[in-house]
Amino acid sequence: MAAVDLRAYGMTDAIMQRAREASGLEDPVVGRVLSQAHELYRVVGEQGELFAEAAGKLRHAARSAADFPAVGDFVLLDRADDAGGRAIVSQVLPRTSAFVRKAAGASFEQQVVAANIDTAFLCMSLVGDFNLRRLERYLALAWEGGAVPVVVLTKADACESLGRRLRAVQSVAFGIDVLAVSSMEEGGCEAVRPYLQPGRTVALLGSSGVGKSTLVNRLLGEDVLETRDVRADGRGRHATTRRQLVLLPGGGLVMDTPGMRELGLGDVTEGLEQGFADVERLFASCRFSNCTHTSEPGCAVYEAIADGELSERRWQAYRKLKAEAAFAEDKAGYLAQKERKYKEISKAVRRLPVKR
Ligand SMILES: Nc1nc2c(ncn2[C@@H]2O[C@H](COP(=O)(O)OP(=O)(O)OP(=O)(O)O)[C@@H](O)[C@H]2O)c(=O)[nH]1
Ligand SMILES: [Zn+2]
Repeated sequence: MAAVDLRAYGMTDAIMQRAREASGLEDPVVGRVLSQAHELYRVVGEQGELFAEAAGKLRHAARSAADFPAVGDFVLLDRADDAGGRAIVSQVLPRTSAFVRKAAGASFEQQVVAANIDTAFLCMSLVGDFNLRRLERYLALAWEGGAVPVVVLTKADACESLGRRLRAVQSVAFGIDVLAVSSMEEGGCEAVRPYLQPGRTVALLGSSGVGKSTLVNRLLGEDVLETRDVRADGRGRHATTRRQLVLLPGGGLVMDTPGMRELGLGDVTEGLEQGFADVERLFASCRFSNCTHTSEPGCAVYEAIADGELSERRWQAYRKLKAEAAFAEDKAGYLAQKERKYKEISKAVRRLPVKR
């Protein structure tokens, strides 16, 4: 008898089928990663929660951090409980969506922050943190990751210009639901309820201190996640040290993620197209097919700006994001070139006669 119905945790027939194919077993042991601390994973399986670590084979085969289990992943396990020792994760099942960020530090490694998300709550505070350009980046990343974005504006209780800010957000997030919530008022978070459906996973993404953990605690009706008070300067400090996937009492899963302080862009080209669909649609109408949208006659971008159809600010935001993405690409190429050069040099050095 199963103690846990994994369907509540997002398990589907399709995932089970993939698990059978990957394991070659009719009845494989499958679990979903709830949290991670260094190399230790808390996983929920049919027999309850257990601790697990990645198999040596998985570690050796991993080409980047993205190949390791991440919160939200469905994984194949070697056992159903950890009474006799930690379970071993032999495989990460294919992800339906993944929110990726550049790992902290100088490396260009991609790190999966949240896997198998249905809906991405892009959280932004209506006070202090409010920044439309950042929201545009989040939108691009959410589209790229394969999750449906919903903009969640937090701390509505502390905002005096709610109407104006809502309109400003709607102008960059067309076709996307925009909600305003307050964790400080009774019933202030009801707007998010319709998105919390049994077996569906919602990830909360946003800067540190915008109130993600507080929102999850309100939805849970108890303080499961640790929250901390913002610094005196109102900027918020890095309060989340671990990410967590939690099952809500009424069904539905929410995933808290660490504040994206070091949000890298990585390859956002695809996300860019969807996040700025209105801008890129214009390109087809430029007189010249190779228009650079800088000074050419018949440029549809400039006509749209002149007509007030596209705001100058939005166009600049698009260019800025595009330039950063190009730089990220160049930088990766630059590093690869350096590595080749280094290898050539070290080979040449090894061929040198050794002095005695
Ligand atoms: N006025 C007001 N303050 C809020 C609200 N929600 C959260 N806060 C405060 O904002 C601060 C940060 O909240 P957290 O929930 O810890 O923020 P977080 O987004 O989880 O931050 P990280 O864990 O660092 O990613 C705390 O002092 C909360 O009390 C709200 O709706 N209104
Ligand atoms: Zn043009």
